[in-house]
Amino acid sequence: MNQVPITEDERQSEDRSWATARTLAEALPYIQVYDRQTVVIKYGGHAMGDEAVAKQFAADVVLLKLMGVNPVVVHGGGPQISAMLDRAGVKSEFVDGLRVTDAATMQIAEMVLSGAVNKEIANWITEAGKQADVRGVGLSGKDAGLLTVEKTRRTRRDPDSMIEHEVDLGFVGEPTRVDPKLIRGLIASESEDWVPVIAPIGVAEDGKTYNVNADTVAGAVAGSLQAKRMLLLTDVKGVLDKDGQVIRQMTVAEAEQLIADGVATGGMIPKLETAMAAVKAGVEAVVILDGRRSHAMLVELFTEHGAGTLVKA
Ligand SMILES: Nc1ncnc2c1ncn2[C@@H]1O[C@H](COP(=O)(O)OP(=O)(O)O)[C@@H](O)[C@H]1O
Ligand SMILES: CC(=O)N[C@@H](CCC(=O)OP(=O)(O)O)C(=O)O
Repeated sequence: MNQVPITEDERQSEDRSWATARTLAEALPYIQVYDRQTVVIKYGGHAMGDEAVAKQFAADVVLLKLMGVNPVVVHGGGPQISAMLDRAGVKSEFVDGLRVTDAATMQIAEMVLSGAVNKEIANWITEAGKQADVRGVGLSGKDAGLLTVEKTRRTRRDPDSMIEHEVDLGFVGEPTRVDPKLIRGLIASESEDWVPVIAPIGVAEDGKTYNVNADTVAGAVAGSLQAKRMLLLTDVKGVLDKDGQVIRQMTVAEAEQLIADGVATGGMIPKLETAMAAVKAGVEAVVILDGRRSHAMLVELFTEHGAGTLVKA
C-alpha cells in the first residue's frame, strides 16, 4: 500500500485542531458556571473605533449566546457623539466625565446613540449570528419604560469664596428605576436567540429625554437583572496600581481606597463607582477589561486566567 506522507503545513494544521479541541474541553467547567446566567457587557465608544475589532466583538457575543450565556449589551458612543457635534458646529464640554447636554446636544446625542451606534451594533450581532439565527435587538432606555431617570445634580466649591454652587449639566440623568421586563422576556425566550443591545438614553418622570453615562446605565441594568457578571470593556488592560501594574482582583473597599488615594482618576472613577454600586446591588462580580483586545471576554469567562480587574464584595 502506498501512503502519501503529510506535509509540514498539514501536520501543523492537525496540531492546531487538537489544541482547539483541548481548549474547548478545558472550558467545560466554566461553560457550566455561566450556563443560562446573565452577563451584562458595557461596550465603550473607544473600543468601537476599529471596525474589524468591533465585528470580532459582535462575533464573540454570538459565541457567548450559543454557549448558553445570556449576554445583554449596553453601549456608549462618546467619541462618536463628539465627532457629530463637531460636524454640526456645536461645542461640547465635560464636567466630572459627564457631557454637559443642552437641548441641541441632546438631539444629536440621541441621534448618534439610539440611531447610528445602536443599530450598527445590533446589526453586527445579527450578521455574525446569521447561520444560527442569533439576533441583536436594538433598544434604548425609552423602549417599554426600560430606564427612568432624574436630572443629575452637581455642585462645585468656588476656590476663592469656598461657597458651593450648583453646576447645571442640562439634560444629564441618573437612573432611578430600571424596568427589566422587556429584557427578561427577550433573554428568557426558549425558541429565539435574542441579544438585547441598549443605548444609554433615559426618560424623566416629566417625559423629557436625558443623556446618561453608559457605564452608569450598565450598572443599573446589571443590578436590576441580578447579573452573574458585568464586563466593562474599555481602552486599558485593567485598573492599574500606583506602579502601573494591572490589579487582578479587588474588593469594593479597596476600590474605594484607590479613588481616595488618587490612583484611579478621570474616566476610571465612574467605572469603579458603577462597579461598586452594581456589586452592592447584587451583581456577583464586575470585571474591567480591555475591549481593544479580541476575545478578552472569552479569556475572562472561559479560561482559568482572568482578563483585567475583577471587583467583588
Ligand atoms: N488607575 C487607573 N487604571 C487604569 N486606567 C485609569 C486609571 N486612572 C485613570 N484611568 C483612565 O481611565 C480611562 C478609562 O476610562 P474612559 O476613558 O472613560 O473609558 P471608556 O471610554 O472606555 O468608557 C483610561 O484610558 C485611563 O486613562
Ligand atoms: C452624560 C454623558 O456623558 N453621556 C455620554 C453617553 C455616551 C457614553 O457614555 O459613551 P462612552 O461609554 O463611549 O464614554 C456622552 O454623552 O458621551
